[in-house]
Amino acid sequence: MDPILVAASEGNTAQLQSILDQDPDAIHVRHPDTSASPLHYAAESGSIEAVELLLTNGHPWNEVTNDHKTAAEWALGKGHQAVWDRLLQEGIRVEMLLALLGKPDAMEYDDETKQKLVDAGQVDVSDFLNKKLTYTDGLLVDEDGNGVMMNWEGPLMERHAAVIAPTPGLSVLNVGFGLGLIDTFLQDAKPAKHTIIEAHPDVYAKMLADGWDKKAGVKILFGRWQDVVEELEVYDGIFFDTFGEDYDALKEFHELLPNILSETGVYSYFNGLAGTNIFFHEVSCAIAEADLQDMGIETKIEKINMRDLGDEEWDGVRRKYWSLPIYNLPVCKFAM
Ligand SMILES: C[S@@+](CC[C@H](N)C(=O)[O-])C[C@H]1O[C@@H](n2cnc3c(N)ncnc32)[C@H](O)[C@@H]1O
Repeated sequence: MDPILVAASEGNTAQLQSILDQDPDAIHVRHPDTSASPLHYAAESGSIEAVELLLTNGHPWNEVTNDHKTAAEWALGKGHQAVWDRLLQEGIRVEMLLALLGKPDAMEYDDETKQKLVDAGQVDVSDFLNKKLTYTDGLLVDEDGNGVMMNWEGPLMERHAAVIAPTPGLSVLNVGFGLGLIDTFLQDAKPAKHTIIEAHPDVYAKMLADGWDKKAGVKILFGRWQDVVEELEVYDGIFFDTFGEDYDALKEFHELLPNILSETGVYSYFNGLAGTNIFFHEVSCAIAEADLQDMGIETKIEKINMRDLGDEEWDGVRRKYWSLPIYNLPVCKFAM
């Protein structure tokens, strides 16, 4: 193995420093078979000092191996919670700094990492609104086979609905109809007003075919939420779950909340942020929480145990977008 990987795996900071003093580019050495980085080995060794030294010398915090594992996961795999915590803190710090500096996308990866994510099935969903959608039993997919909404999310939608509409007679807003799961649960809660924003023409056609425009209290705003902002009112409960949009879009929606969520209202969103990697998920959740906090909104997380979805659940779907054992359901309210 390359000397820097050996030194990192031994947590040998003196040796690491000496190698980097002689050749600063050694920070870029990766294991030829797995792409594991010096940070992976240092994290696995449990040496905070070695991790710190590598970060100080410019090692990225978010490198992944060929099987998409981060250094933090290698640390946790060996029970090194303190190393996990340190890397989590670093991820949050770097991503917030990038966001402050106006760098694109809070989770921007280098080209090689991006390719690994594409190989892992994460695909380009731009141009989503021009793609034909198909409803099959309990599934909404686009023409490339990307799952837009899946039935396994039903229990989550039931809980999200209960959180934003705990009593009858409220005024609620849902952004993104999909399979209409949350809207069906919201109807059960008998809201006085139930507004739904939906952008895709095929989904809108299905809503009309199923008579959603005739249901009590329902108002459909057909268009991208970005384009119907002027028509929004103030709501007691708001839920957001679109498709093909990145964190910047979610953040942009969050910035509307002070104008559209009532003082005592509850907001929640589908928390699929980096839903296939526990470490990136935790970094993303912390950033979303901090961004909401900036607007005076407090987030409490309800932890929901997920059943193992198994491969058959993803039959006919190209991109597995969730694989974590716990779902962090956000319950957001203005701080009193
Ligand atoms: C994941 S599905 C929503 C599923 C829904 N929560 C349910 O319970 O069935 C996402 C929906 O958001 C819609 N959508 C995507 N981008 C949108 C946007 N910018 N504005 C409004 N709707 C959008 C999609 O067409 C799709 O119907």
